[in-house]
Amino acid sequence: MSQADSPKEEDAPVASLLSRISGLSTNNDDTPSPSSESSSSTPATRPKPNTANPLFGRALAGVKSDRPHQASAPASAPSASASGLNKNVELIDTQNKEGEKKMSGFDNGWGDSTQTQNGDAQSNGQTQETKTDATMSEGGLISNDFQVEVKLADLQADPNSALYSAKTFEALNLHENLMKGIYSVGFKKPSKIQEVALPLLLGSPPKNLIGQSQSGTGKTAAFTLNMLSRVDPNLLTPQAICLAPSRELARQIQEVVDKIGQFTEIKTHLAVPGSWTRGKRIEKHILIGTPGTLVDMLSRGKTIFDPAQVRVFVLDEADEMIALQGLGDQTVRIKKMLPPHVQNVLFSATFPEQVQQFAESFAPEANKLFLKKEEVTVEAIKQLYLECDGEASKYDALSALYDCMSIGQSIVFCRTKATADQIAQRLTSEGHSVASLHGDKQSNERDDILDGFRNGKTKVLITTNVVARGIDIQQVNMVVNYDVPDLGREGDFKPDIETYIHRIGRTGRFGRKGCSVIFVHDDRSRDDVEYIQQQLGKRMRKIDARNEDDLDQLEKALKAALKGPN
Ligand SMILES: Nc1ncnc2c1ncn2[C@@H]1O[C@H](COP(=O)(O)OP(=O)(O)OP(=O)(O)O)[C@@H](O)[C@H]1O
Repeated sequence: MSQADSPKEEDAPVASLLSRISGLSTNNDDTPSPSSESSSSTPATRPKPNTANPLFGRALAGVKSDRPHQASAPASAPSASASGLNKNVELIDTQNKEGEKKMSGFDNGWGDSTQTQNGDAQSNGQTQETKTDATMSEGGLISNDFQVEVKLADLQADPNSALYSAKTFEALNLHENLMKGIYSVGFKKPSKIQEVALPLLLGSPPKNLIGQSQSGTGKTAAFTLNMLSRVDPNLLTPQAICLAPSRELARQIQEVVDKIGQFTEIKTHLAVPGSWTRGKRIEKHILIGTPGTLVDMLSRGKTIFDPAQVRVFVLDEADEMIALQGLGDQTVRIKKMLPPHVQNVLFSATFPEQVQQFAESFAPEANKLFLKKEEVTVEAIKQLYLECDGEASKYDALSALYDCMSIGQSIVFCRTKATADQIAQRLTSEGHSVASLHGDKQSNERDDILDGFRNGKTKVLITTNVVARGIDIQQVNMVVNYDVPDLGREGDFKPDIETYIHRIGRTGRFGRKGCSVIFVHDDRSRDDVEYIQQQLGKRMRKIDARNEDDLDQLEKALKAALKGPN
């Protein structure tokens, strides 16, 4: 495919793009009718198949004839369901404004809208209710009067959900081999970000894209499908590069690309320390790795691969990848070594304002999909805080939570590697089964530890920010912030909202529920948690690890969260 002509043509007028951006947003003021929602999210220009790519143009009709069975949800949701959910959303906001006191007895994240004041039994008329005999204690943490069985198809039919799509994958003009890949991994309908971003990504000529969508909403598949669509399988050299901030995330992305691309001839290479040999060329189509390794490879000229053939450059967790301090320098160096007409694709769940501007200069004339500030966190993640009597008693609180943490799987985030190790050792010496993971461990050990957690051998992972972003393990139903995430040095402390959002986003993935607990042990952490709540516009509920009722309620909520949508 010739990339010589850089993308000058605008695919869509600004107004249309803006409406698409708001299509990503939950509208709390008005309930959009299903028809207006679907029209606002329809791109002004249907993407043209990339005819230069051998993957395209081969019998798109074949995609249709191969079409597996469709999700039962209708493309447009019944308005009753939509208005039910909207009421619920409004109520949450009211509660947030009125403060924590009035939140007592109200639950905002577990599908138990039986507790809402408007008397709606359900937010979604299509879900099934199963009466359980659990009761709610006075001012209790979580209501279990009704255990709601949530269906993913229902969530995806709800225009207010980040998982909603008016379209099917078939409507996205993907190659038949990619459609087979999508169905083989069990995806039935695209999520909102997939539906909106893919036509923009696949348009011709290629345009840059900056895409923001909540944690766990399927950004990986969106950029994966773009990479797989754009590389030429007949050209055995890297044509797409995807960078991530950690080896763990790079490995995970490679697995997704390999799975979705399993019916193509496209091959991937993991570009992390120790995964390549000096002087040996890489003859694979897609490189997925960390910036340091790519800098190393590229600093050897064309010996390892010819950067001139690269046509797509993806940054997952882009706000971190381009942040001035840290990985940004390396990412910028890599970009400078790639052809000027490369398609830059930046995705993240967070794009703080100061980074947005830099992202726009990194990816000029990009199509942009940004969330409103209040939409950034996932509603299905129940956010709690736990008061401890000083730093020393944090460990006791954690130990008291262990039974809850091992109901499903949990990740405990600490500020330092030393704390992670100390906690892990103490819990292990008390007979608990935990693992610790951080950047001081050897690469192989890191891989084994995460694999052990991923396949359920380990239930509790004690870690640092190394796995705060991107890691996707569906059974994780609890995240503990043992230390408040912070920016900067001691004394120059500021809570790190973005890291908090990514940490809690390790649970509540793609329609699942989850629970996060942040520890508060002194005035400063109390202020920080207050600041996080203000910034996110959401109140957290307080729990007490010494209170049996609170622990019971938490346990029930975590058990319910394990079920996930079906
Ligand atoms: N269309 C779909 N249908 C069903 N499941 C999906 C679909 N798209 C993605 N998923 C699943 O959703 C989960 C979360 O996806 P993914 O890891 O891409 O989220 P993300 O948006 O990149 O999150 P984060 O911001 O935390 O990196 C994965 O397990 C993935 O397999």
